[in-house]
Amino acid sequence: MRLGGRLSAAIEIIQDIETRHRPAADAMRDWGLSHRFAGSGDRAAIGNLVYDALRRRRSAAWLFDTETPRTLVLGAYFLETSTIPDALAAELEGDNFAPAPLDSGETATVTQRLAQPMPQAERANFPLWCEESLIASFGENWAEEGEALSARPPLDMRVNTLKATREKVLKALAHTHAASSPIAPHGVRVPPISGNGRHPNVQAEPAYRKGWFEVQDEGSQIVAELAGADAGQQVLDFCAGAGGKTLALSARMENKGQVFAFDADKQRLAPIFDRLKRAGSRNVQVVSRLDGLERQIGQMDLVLVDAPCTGSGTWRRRPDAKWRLTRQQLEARMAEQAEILDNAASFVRPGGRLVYITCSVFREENQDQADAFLKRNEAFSRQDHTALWAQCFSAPVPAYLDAGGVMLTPASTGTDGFHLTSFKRD
Ligand SMILES: C[S@@+](CC[C@H](N)C(=O)[O-])C[C@H]1O[C@@H](n2cnc3c(N)ncnc32)[C@H](O)[C@@H]1O
Repeated sequence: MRLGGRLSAAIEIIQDIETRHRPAADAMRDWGLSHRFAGSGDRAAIGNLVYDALRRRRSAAWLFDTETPRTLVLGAYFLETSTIPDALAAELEGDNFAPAPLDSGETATVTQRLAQPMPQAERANFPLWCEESLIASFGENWAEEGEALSARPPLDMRVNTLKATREKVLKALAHTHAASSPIAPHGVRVPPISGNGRHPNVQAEPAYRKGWFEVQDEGSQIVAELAGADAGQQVLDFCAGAGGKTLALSARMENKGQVFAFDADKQRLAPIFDRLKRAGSRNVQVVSRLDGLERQIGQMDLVLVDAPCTGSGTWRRRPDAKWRLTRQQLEARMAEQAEILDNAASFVRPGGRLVYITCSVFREENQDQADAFLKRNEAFSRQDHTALWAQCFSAPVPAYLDAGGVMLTPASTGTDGFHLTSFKRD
């Protein structure tokens, strides 16, 4: 396929996402099934066009001064490739599958806007309804943070120290141009996709099958490390899901002690069994019913709450979710988080710790939630997060670390957005 056909395909897919309110991955898959002639290079290029348009939606719409699937795809293409309208028109000439060319008014608007600084709100690409909340989270850096949350993400992996070393994994993945991650001690990173490419399918690698590494964002690795599970401890992972953090905790504990992996949703827990096996994690007990944890009440050295949240910290990877999120959903997550935190706290032994994590950058889900928890639970107090950081990493303390907790962001730490608060029980 030539560029014109790829742009048209991306426009068709965005139209489908918008009109049928469906996840981008589903729309992409359906398009692939009904266009079997498209090769893997075409699919990768179309995927990039679709995801770029979703990530940079407000910027792209501003370029054209109007928002349609066509202006989103073309606008994001101009921004991502630093192309100007005349150059695109020349490239698409004679391409019968290309979308409608820019008319003279569009050409003038886009050309003029590409030459002027973009207003902060359009750079930030936040949905209008939550702009104020995110300004409260980031302060004066809000536009820079939003811009970084709208960029293409890297592919991060965590070396499974139960089976391999970073050197071994880097050697096995040398052909992917993977390098050591900047902060996480066991992290390996393939940089963001440039141009039309796609990330390597690292899960097809023999090293993955042998359990030498897991795909895990560096932010997720950092918060799992900060949770500070030590060998021999009794640990409860209260929202274990598919086990991303559980596996990291188990490796950090060198298979010594016990991790109880619980999730209220059995379906979400299901993949954990295969993952534990592949990783060689032998100190994890999976618990799918809350009453299966009765004997752990008041006994745990560490309880991890990797809470259900808006996922706003992962908008680089799931940009369609950014535009679907509503204030009602944010409020529903906040109510769940408060209830989960109170339940999870009952498992912490005196002198033990409760670590609260979200992959959100909303203050309401992070500092505010932690403040409210402390008001309801006087036996707990916040730990010193600067000291925690220094115990785990040689990298400098990140920009958003204070008495309230640690926030990681694409702009400040080069990771997905995460927030962690560590509490100690008297
Ligand atoms: C952010 S995800 C966990 C991700 C997982 N820890 C990982 O690292 O892969 C949040 C999880 O909380 C679970 N959850 C939701 N409500 C819960 C509750 N009341 N008690 C325990 N888990 C709950 C969800 O099913 C979901 O799997």
